[in-house]
Amino acid sequence: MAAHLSPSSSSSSSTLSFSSDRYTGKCYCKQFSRVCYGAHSSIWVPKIFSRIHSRNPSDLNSSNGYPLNAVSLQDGSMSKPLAEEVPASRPGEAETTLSITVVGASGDLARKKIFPALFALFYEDFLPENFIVFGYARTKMTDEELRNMISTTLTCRVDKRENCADKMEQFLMKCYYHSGQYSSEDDFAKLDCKLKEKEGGSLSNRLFYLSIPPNIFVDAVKCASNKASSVSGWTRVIVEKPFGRDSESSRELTRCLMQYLSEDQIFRIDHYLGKELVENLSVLRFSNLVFEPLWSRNYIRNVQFIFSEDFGTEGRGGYFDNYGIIRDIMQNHLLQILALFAMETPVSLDAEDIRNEKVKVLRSMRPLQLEDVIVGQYKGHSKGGKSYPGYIDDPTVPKDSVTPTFAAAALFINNSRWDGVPFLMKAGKALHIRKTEIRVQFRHVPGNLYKWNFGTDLDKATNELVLRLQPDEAIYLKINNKVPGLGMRLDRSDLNLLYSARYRREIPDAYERLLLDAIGGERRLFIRSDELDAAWALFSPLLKELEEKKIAPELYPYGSRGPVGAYYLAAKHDVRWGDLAGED
Ligand SMILES: NC(=O)C1=CN([C@@H]2O[C@H](COP(=O)(O)OP(=O)(O)OC[C@H]3O[C@@H](n4cnc5c(N)ncnc54)[C@H](OP(=O)(O)O)[C@@H]3O)[C@@H](O)[C@H]2O)C=CC1
Ligand SMILES: O=C1O[C@H](COP(=O)(O)O)[C@@H](O)[C@H](O)[C@H]1O
Repeated sequence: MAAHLSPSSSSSSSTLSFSSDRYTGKCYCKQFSRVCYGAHSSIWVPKIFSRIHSRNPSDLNSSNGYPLNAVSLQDGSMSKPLAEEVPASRPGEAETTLSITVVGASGDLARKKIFPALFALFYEDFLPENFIVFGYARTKMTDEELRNMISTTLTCRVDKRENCADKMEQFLMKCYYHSGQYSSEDDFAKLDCKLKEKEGGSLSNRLFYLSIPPNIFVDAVKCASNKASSVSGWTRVIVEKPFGRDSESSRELTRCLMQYLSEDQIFRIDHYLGKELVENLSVLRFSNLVFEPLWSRNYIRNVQFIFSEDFGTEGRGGYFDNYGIIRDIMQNHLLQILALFAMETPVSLDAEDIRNEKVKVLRSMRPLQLEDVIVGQYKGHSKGGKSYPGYIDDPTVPKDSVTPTFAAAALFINNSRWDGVPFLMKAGKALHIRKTEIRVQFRHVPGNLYKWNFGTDLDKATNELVLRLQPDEAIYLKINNKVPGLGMRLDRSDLNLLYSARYRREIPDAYERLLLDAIGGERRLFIRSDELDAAWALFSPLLKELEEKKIAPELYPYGSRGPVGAYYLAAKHDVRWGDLAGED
């Protein structure tokens, strides 16, 4: 269903939720014909457009109810959010500059993900007219050197667009660099001067992206907040994971960050929440009658969240060894998806309503115990004349490391909807394939007239809904179907929605969506502190026990399907991993 909006509906009309505003149903359009197009409900209007170009920005509210131009930065050492301090008369958005500072600009994530995502937003006209991007890191670089560095990773979203080179040039000219220490207020004060100079006296909204190792998060936030906050607009900080190593350290990190920022200013990123299929999870469930009524223990036998990478920790062993796969993937990415999958219907699509439901479901879960989990670690392997290194062959990893690079876990939600349903997770590096999917295995049809077709194991012929997050995004449903012909033979077929066949649009990278949301003040896809707390509460006791007892991981060869322990864990709960059925 497409929203039919007139250009004049650009302030706050609350019409249809699909193709107007992507979350709340409000429609804000800068260029109606460009943005609210298409009969397909997947096209959305970025809130940032509305916020930046609306004629009457005071009509618009952010998801926390604050006016969009509300100032919420810390002024010097003050730690009070300044949401109330909205300027009485707000100048037009055209006089506002958006300044984005990528802290840790010389690093891997900045180069590979953040700058390309910013360029993609610029390329697709999602950034406001007045914006600047600053790279900040210790490495000495000129503006020109930063531009050269990032230009190698920029790509045009849709190939063969004519103006790509021009757009790149325009984008790069908006990128600047400032070298400084992460703990130096002087260096951030100098950054502030440069920002002010480029902002040219206009109002400014400032976004800091902390793309640095976690041990320097707080220093950088302190300096940025005290010396480089915006004095006329908002200041927000995107924080990358890891958010601590356990409940205690995570709470401590939050406590420290909140000395300088309010919760509203902190955008804890989990990039899996920005993935297209994760976005679609709620749409699929809540807008399709064929799914919503089935979403419970009455019809669902088990749910599986499977993350598999076909490469090891190459180059990131130093970081990884301190965290392991449970913290790297399960406690955040997979658990976030699980929470979205299993939550009750939120009151609305508003950020707080959704996050409230996620917290509830996380708090209804039983903390993991040792017997709910198996862990593995990849070892070196030779195949086809090529040899692949084991985890401990990485020079930055101790030879006696027992850090898991693979884990499988069975989780349970103790509420009336999900009582007794195993939610299985499996995550591993250096496996045979790169794939992330959600698999929902349904119960068998009671008294099935065709059961003689399935042999004795009825569970083999149950429906299975698969959401393949990557690669080749797809949603497919395994059904039993009559093989055409005069006989009565059934087979398992797929109702298949392969995105590349259905939609011509290229799927945006998760970081694009999340950056756009942070700019627009939309918090729905960011992790609130109580959510984080609830997530750690599930994993912390287990992690402590694994580490204290130095539980040895089961070794598996690089490029294999992982340790056999994962099969036994699933079997213990009467589950077969869907990705091992040999049909995919
Ligand atoms: N890379 C990835 O794929 C992902 C990364 N993340 C998270 O994003 C953040 C950034 O990741 P990534 O870019 O890989 O990190 P890097 O290790 O590349 O670090 C980023 C920058 O921080 C500075 N830095 C590195 N180590 C130190 C140190 N010990 N002390 C002070 N400064 C240091 C360096 O810049 P300089 O020396 O110039 O100051 C470096 O270029 C991390 O928190 C990471 O956990 C999250 C998901 C995926
Ligand atoms: O957060 C992380 O994610 C990546 C996988 O992200 P993807 O979007 O490429 O699937 C993972 O490789 C990394 O270890 C982890 O820190």
